[in-house]
This record gives sequence, C-alpha cells and structure tokens, in this order.
Amino acid sequence: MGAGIWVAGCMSGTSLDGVDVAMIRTDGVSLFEAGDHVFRPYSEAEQAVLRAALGSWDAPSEVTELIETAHAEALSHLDGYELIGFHGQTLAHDPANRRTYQAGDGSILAEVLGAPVVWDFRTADVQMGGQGAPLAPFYHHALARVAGLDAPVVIVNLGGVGNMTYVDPRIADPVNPAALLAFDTGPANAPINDLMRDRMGRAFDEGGAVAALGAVNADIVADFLTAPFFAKMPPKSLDRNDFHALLASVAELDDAGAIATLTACVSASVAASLNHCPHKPSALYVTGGGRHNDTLMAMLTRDTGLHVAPIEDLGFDGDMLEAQAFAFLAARVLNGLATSAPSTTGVSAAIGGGRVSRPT
Ligand SMILES: Nc1ncnc2c1ncn2[C@@H]1O[C@H](COP(=O)(O)OP(=O)(O)OP(=O)(O)O)[C@@H](O)[C@H]1O
Ligand SMILES: CC(=O)N[C@H]1[C@@H]2OC[C@@H](O2)[C@@H](O)[C@@H]1O[C@H](C)C(=O)O
Repeated sequence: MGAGIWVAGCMSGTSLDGVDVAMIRTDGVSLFEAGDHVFRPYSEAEQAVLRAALGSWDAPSEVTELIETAHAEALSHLDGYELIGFHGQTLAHDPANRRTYQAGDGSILAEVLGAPVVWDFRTADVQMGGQGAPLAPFYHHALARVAGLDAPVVIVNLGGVGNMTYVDPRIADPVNPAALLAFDTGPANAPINDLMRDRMGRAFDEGGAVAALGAVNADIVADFLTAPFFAKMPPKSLDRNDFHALLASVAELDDAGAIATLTACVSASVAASLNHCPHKPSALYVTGGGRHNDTLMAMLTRDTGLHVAPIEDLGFDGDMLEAQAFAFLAARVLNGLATSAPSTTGVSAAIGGGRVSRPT
C-alpha cells in the first residue's frame, strides 16, 4: 500500500487541555497507516488565558500567538509529514448566525513549519447554512470501513461536548445520505470538569471515581432531557457553554451527587440521541476522553442497551482520533473532496471547507 501522503492533523479541543497532533498516511478516502503522535498540554496559565477568551469573536494577539506557538511546538516533535491539517481553537460557535471562530492563523504555521496547511475548516460550512460541526464523521465513516464492519454502528465522541456519528459502513460514499447521520449529542466532559475544578480543585473525574460514589438525582436528569435541543431533529451542534444552566441545576447537591448527576445527564443525552438514528446500530464505540470514565461507560451500557466499547476495540487510538480526523480532512480538501454534507452538518450541499496556505 504505497498510496496517500503523510499528513499531520492538529486539534485543540473544547476541554482546553492541550494540543493533539497525529500523523496518518491517507488519500482522504481511506486510512492506510497511523503514525506518530504527540500531546502538548496547555499549562494552567495558558488554560486561564484561553478560558478567558472563550466567547470572543476576535481574540487578541496574545491568545492567537499562544495557540500558534503551542501547535508549532507540538509539530516540531514530528517529522515526515507533507501536509498539516490545523483545526485551531474554537472560541465561539453560532451557526444560526452563520458564524464560527477557530482562533489561530494557519498561514503563520505554514511559514514557520515550511509545509502547506489546511485550516479554517468550519467557516464555509456555516456560511452555506450548515452547523459547521461535527466534522469528524467523514473520518468515522472511513474508519468503520477500514475496520471491515458490515452493519451500522454509532461512534460517540465524548470530549468537552459530545457528538455522535451513525455510520452504515456498507455504503462507500460518505456524501450519500444513507451512509451517515451526525450531530452533537449534548454536553460531555465540560460540565463535569468545571464542577470538579470549582468544588474539588481537580481537573477531571479520573476514571469516574467521584461519580461512582454519588447518588444520581433522577429528577434533574429528567428535567435536563426536556431541553428543546434533544427533541430537535439533526443536524444540530452546540457551543461549549450552551448548557450553562445544567451546572446551576446541581448546585444544591453534594459533590459526589452533583458529579454523578452530571455524568448521568451525559449518558442520558447519548441514549436520547439514539432515537434519531434511522436504524438500530449494532454497537456503540466511544472515542474521546470520556471513554476513560468507567462510571460513564457503565451508565451508557445501561441507558442504551447496546454493546458499548472503546474505539480501541476496532483497533484505533481514541485519544488521537480527532487530530487524525483533521489530517484526513486536510487531505480531502487538497484532493478537492467534500468535508461535510447535508447528513453531517446540515449544509445545503456537500462542500469541501478549509483554506489552504502554502509557505512562500
Ligand atoms: N482517565 C480519565 N478519566 C475520566 N475522564 C477523563 C480521563 N481522561 C480524560 N478524561 C476526560 O476527557 C476530557 C478530554 O477529552 P478529549 O481530549 O476527548 O476532549 P477535547 O478533544 O478537548 O474535546 P472536544 O472533542 O469537545 O473538542 C478530559 O478533560 C476529561 O474530562
Ligand atoms: C465548533 C466546534 O469546535 N465543535 C467541536 C466540539 O467538540 C466536540 C463537538 O463540539 C464537535 O461539534 C466539534 O468537534 C469535533 C472534532 C468535530 O467537528 O467533529
């Protein structure tokens, strides 16, 4: 298999923990080989700068430079790539008003690293009426085919926000509306992390250990599920802070009870999201940091009634999947292929988003 080129994909996710960079060899249609990867964490001080910039539509140079420098540092640990896919850091997302903002300038990275950079993946999609997210579904589709699956499955990404891709791997073209259905499912780790930080001074609930000790408040979970977002038909996407009221709803609970209830809300929102799938999936594979949360995984098994497993069971690295996805999408942009479709973002027609910047 000599096909494809080595591409480095970079993702700085909503949980603000750091920059993931992962290399894959791809032609933008299939995945031939996964290569090296690196994680460059943001320091506490850097996280504070980024957190303060959340919601802004025009970040000050202090913020954009921080993002560009962190990515350049991460990429300096890798070599052998011919192309970079650079997502940037989402600071604000408002598809209803056709705008989304990923901070960080790809043309600067192209100069610094001496390689072409595909970036600004979401703007074209929202400008054509799409949600601008999720964009990983075309990669999920490729992975399900590489894994040789022969029945529909669901891939759930549990990062700061949750998103779900229903994939029918028997259909080769990801643009075909029967191949994919994708949408954001609700908040995932973001509210759990926020509460862990505020109440316990910890970054996240390691292994779901705190949630395991708490009593779930079923009334709060039921009330959470009445939010109009869950009844809304896909496509739909979320901003990190769209569910701010959720944190307030657990304010009166003890620490473990509050974390357990937030964790149950994440699981319940994924289970509710399955109602939108055209057919019952044969399994649910979890990617993103939430798959390390054993309490959440157990709740998902109970709430969905499906076989729930980490994406590792298909042979992929769940910590690197999003970064790999932006490598895959960069290759698609370079090859003139679509990166989103009506079935993934609700965009009016399949389009290839992303700007290409080449070093001068
Ligand atoms: N061992 C663990 N136990 C419990 N939770 C964990 C563990 N490891 C990671 N997480 C959770 O996963 C989060 C990171 O997930 P991930 O890296 O998928 O998010 P992201 O890429 O920043 O977000 P998004 O996909 O929304 O952009 C952490 O902030 C934490 O909440
Ligand atoms: C606007 C934005 O950055 N959205 C992210 C976020 O993090 C998870 C979820 O919300 C998803 O919609 C998306 O990222 C993934 C990688 C995506 O586009 O597929």
